[in-house]
Amino acid sequence: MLRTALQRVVLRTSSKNTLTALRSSFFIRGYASAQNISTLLLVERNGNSIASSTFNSLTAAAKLGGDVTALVAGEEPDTVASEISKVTGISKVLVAKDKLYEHGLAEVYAPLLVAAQKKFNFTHLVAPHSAFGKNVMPRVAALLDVAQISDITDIESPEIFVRPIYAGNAISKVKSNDPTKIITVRGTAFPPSTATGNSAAIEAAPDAEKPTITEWISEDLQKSDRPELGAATRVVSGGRALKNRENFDKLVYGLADALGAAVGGSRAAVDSGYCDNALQVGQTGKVVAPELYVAVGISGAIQHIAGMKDSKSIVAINTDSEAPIFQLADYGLVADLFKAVPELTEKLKK
Ligand SMILES: Cc1cc2nc3c(=O)[nH]c(=O)nc-3n(C[C@H](O)[C@H](O)[C@H](O)COP(=O)(O)OP(=O)(O)OC[C@H]3O[C@@H](n4cnc5c(N)ncnc54)[C@H](O)[C@@H]3O)c2cc1C
Repeated sequence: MLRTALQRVVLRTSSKNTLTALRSSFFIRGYASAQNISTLLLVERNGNSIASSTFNSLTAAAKLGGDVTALVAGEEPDTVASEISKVTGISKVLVAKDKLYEHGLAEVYAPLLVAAQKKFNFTHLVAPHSAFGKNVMPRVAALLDVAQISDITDIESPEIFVRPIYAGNAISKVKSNDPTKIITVRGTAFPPSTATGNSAAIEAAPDAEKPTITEWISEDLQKSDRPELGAATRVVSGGRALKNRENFDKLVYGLADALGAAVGGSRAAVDSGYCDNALQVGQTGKVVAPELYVAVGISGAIQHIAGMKDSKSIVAINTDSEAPIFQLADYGLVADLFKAVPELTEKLKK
């Protein structure tokens, strides 16, 4: 079983200090009370609301101990700034108001974080491991000349982070000796911190350089009433076996509707044009950990499993009883999806 095959390896981002230093009494006594930790949390927005991944990242930021300052930027960021200031665990909110920040361009966000860092000298800069965070944070790391620590799933101390490698087949512990740690957080690994009742101070973020090398032209957003894939409690994903987009739409979306689920797809399904790129689950797609994950006509390649193996209940429908997905599935149905899915959908509707 993949779940039991996880190895633990220890890596270090710097060789300056040895691991002995990690075991010093400072860390053993609990880093949460450390005086010198201060974290900047990059708030991801969905228009006038806070993206759910921000709340997961806040849990990680809070685990570091010390103060957490939220950074909100946009053309009209006041609503989001006010909302995040009420969330428990936020000490202060920095607001950068400029049209340039409206569309999440990494080229303009990175200097903003650097300006905040230069002024406040945070020990940690934290963002969700979303498309946005993955785009912005490595640039910040490069500008500050420190290492980037991506996709963390746990925090052992302010210097030691746990993150999956080799498509989730191994777990590495990464130690950073850099003065500033630049981190992206795997949302599914940390519960969201959504408690409110706080009233953190809101102040203007320091002025930052505003590069003009990249210009936002337009975006093509798909509107959907479906739950968001990364945060959904139920996900139905379809694979290559669906054969075409019409089948995918009818069968995968049909079952998802009956379950109130979000829709995902394997890379084969995405590459074949059965569903959109944003729906890809896996190593190079989204990482999900819903209560229920239904894999329809998906073989269970290691790269797909990397994106869904932490789902609580996994159901697989596949004609091949030897398909690797069955090694992971809690419930396996060896059946032709073209018969089984309509039947299941009808029964669920009733
Ligand atoms: C660097 C790299 C990154 C990658 N990243 C990802 C990623 O993020 N996500 C991802 O998914 N893949 C990723 N892949 C691709 C991955 O290796 C697989 O190729 C892909 O996941 C296969 O998709 P699939 O299971 O839909 O297709 P297949 O492997 O072709 O499986 C189709 C399955 O459908 C079953 N089937 C056929 N007919 C029926 C039927 N009528 N009813 C029921 N079952 C049926 C078959 O038995 C088979 O098991 C990556 C690959 C590489 C090299």
